[in-house]
Amino acid sequence: MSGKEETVLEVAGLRKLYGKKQALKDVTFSLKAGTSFGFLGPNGAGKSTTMKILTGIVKADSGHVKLFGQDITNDTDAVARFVGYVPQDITLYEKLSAYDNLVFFGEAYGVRGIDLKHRIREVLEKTGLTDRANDAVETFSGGMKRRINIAAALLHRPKLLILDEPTVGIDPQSRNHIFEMIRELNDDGVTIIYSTHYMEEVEVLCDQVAIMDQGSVKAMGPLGELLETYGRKAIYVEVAGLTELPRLPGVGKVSKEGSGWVLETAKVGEVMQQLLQAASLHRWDVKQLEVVRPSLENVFLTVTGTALRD
Ligand SMILES: Nc1ncnc2c1ncn2[C@@H]1O[C@H](COP(=O)(O)OP(=O)(O)OP(=O)(O)O)[C@@H](O)[C@H]1O
Repeated sequence: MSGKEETVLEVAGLRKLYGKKQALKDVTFSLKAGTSFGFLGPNGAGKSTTMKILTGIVKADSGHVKLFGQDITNDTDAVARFVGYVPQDITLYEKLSAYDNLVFFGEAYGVRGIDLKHRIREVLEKTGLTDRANDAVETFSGGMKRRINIAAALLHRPKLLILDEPTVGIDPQSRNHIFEMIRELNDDGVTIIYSTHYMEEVEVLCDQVAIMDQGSVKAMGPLGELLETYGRKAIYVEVAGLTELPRLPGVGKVSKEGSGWVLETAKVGEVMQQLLQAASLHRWDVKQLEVVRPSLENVFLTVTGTALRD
């Protein structure tokens, strides 16, 4: 297992044009070993293009990618050795069995003989598909195909696993299985890059997050730090029969939500005190009074100025 402080990946100044379309403007980040890194952004933000550059499938117009200190711009050997890539589009041989697909991908990754047999058994177990190993992939659900797709990327024991929106259009059971698998791999020291446009996936899976929009990384850091820096700090209050809330010092925007109000404030403690005093003074029948937990949703809104669309 790699040491926590080891830098696995360094990405600097990636730019990419497709014709006149600027897919990437300037993507820069680095990852320490053992990180679970979430790439969050709407469709078209540039996530897939970034992943494809990291795996050497697409060439950047400028910038560089270093994997374990080796520049992969002109040498993709390190990618083949250290990286497992699960592309957005599932690529499997439908007529072949799951087992034979894994033999094909394992050999392509340079795993052979008894080691390959061993690994196939392990990854089938990990993906929960041991009992379907001999069935043709064409009989599988979308979620099962995705799991085989992930299994194929694990055969050569990659140190970095890159998954591009792996849960789009799959059943909840496979989704949970994939999450569990990713957590286990990460616990075993595999560094994860996970791209998605589902905020709740990043919240449960990732300890580091990059928010991507329109070809740039708009904010990046540990999840807790992003929530602290960009998340809305607010209080929700609901009082029976109250039609108007008095203005309180230290409160910014006030918005009606459900039967109550959300009061945005940087001074949560002070405003809470004032609300309690007002409640006692005016004999309010308080139904609910609570601090609103910052969410990635409002981080995204603060950072990009737009809501994250599905
Ligand atoms: N091969 C291509 N030719 C032309 N334009 C492309 C190509 N691939 C991507 N683009 C464009 O580049 C931009 C970034 O696309 P990219 O696929 O990297 O985004 P994404 O965040 O992964 O979104 P998605 O989830 O839809 O794949 C988009 O505007 C897309 O239309």
